[in-house]
Amino acid sequence: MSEQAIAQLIEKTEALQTGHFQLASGLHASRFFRCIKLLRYPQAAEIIFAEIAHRFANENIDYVLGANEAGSILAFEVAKHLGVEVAIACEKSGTYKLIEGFAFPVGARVLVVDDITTTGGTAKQLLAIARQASAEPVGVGLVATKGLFNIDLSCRTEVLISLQGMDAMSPENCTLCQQQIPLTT
Ligand SMILES: O=P(O)(O)OC[C@H]1O[C@H](OP(=O)(O)OP(=O)(O)O)[C@H](O)[C@@H]1O
Ligand SMILES: O=C(O)c1cc(=O)[nH]c(=O)[nH]1
Repeated sequence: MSEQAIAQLIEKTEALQTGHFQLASGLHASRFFRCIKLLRYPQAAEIIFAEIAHRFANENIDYVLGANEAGSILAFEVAKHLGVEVAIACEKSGTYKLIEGFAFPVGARVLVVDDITTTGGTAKQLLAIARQASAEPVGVGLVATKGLFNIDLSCRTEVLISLQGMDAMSPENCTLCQQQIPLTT
């Protein structure tokens, strides 16, 4: 499956938005990838689930770990493709933890999936969850990257599409704040 096919899907589902956004990292941006828009169409999104699973098909994955809205859906669907278990984490006060009921056995091979990385902070926390459980983080599968930072996740990282024209600004240097444009809700 080509980047072009994914770009078409993103365009068709209006998942790429323009406005004034506050990101998970606290940075501000004028462009935002809202993956949940794309995931409204499970049959169309199937090409994304299948492609992430395909890229890690030879890695003997035992668990697929995701977090938050889009990440949980991705993890569930990619795990179904790989025929393995899923694990879901959620964030409380800035720290990600596995939701009660999910756990990794020692040595389990874990694939982390997420919709997008900006700073890589979320993906790093999810990888750390696996390490803390003495599991083995094998890779990270991402639908998209903003391509703004040089992020080293220290394991195999597969990105389906590198989005063009993305930005990320500290609130102090945010040109949209300077124009007093309200945050998009
Ligand atoms: O690379 P980073 O700087 O960590 O940013 C990327 C993360 O931020 C977003 O999650 P968010 O916390 O907004 O939750 P969401 O998936 O529910 O939107 C996004 O889904 C990634 O998980
Ligand atoms: O950095 C983020 O929080 C972020 C950026 C983006 O484009 N989309 C998203 O869901 N989160």
